[in-house]
Amino acid sequence: MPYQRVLLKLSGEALGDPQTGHGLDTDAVKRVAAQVAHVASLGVQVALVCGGGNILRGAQFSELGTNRASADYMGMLGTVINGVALSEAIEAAGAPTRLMTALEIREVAEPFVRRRALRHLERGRVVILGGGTGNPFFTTDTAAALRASELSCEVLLKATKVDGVYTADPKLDPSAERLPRLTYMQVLERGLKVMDGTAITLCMERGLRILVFDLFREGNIERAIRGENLGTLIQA
Ligand SMILES: Nc1ncnc2c1ncn2[C@@H]1O[C@H](COP(=O)(O)OP(=O)(O)OP(=O)(O)O)[C@@H](O)[C@H]1O
Ligand SMILES: O=c1ccn([C@@H]2O[C@H](COP(=O)(O)O)[C@@H](O)[C@H]2O)c(=O)[nH]1
Repeated sequence: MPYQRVLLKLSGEALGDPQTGHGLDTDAVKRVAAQVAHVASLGVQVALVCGGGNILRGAQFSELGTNRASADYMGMLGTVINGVALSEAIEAAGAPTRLMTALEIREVAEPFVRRRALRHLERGRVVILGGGTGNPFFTTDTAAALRASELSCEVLLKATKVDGVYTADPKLDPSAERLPRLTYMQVLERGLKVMDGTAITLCMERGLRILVFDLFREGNIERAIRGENLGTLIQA
């Protein structure tokens, strides 16, 4: 196995209704959880960050009049809801988990403490990191880059709704072409929006490679961890 410890970033929308991406769809959560539990059973240490796009995105919600920072805290709480759902579903699929949050909600989850998270990983628990970075004006992509750096993960696996990075957003431009390999600088200079610039910059500074791939294709998380050729690899 090329990777011993990975940071898996899941799109929140992938847990939602298959048509709209909203809310939590039990079957979607179960399908994702089964893939995660399977790779954990192979002995790979998995730290997991889940987005919150199925519940609320702060930037969009604030356009309706709510203060942006408050809207972002709502978004972060959404990621905790996803974290609880994933924790239950991954355990039902056979892998032990711990949910740790950047915002303290002690009745629900452990607060994130780096050394405790490392210990959980070493003991084979899937560590689900909720609440993003704990700060407004950031995203869960940046949280994934931050936690991957702190926890010495070897790769950031961005499992999402598209099968890689395209020349333009493929959901908006059907003529967009997939780019199998990119450097961090190319992503930034070409303004490719699959991840936010803060996350890319942090990965570039830490030399942390990123693989962007399609979460909906069954078995793709394992393929990514086995180092198979899929999606888009972003590195120096
Ligand atoms: N150049 C591009 N190549 C690929 N995807 C792109 C590009 N530009 C924009 N996108 C969009 O980026 C999105 C991938 O990010 P994603 O939706 O997973 O965000 P997230 O914040 O990680 O998750 P979520 O918001 O669902 O919780 C896709 O929906 C895709 O349409
Ligand atoms: O560090 C963070 C992470 C997230 N947020 C807020 O949560 C939502 C959902 O996360 P996505 O990355 O968009 O899936 C995000 O839109 C922010 O509003 C945050 O404030 N800080």
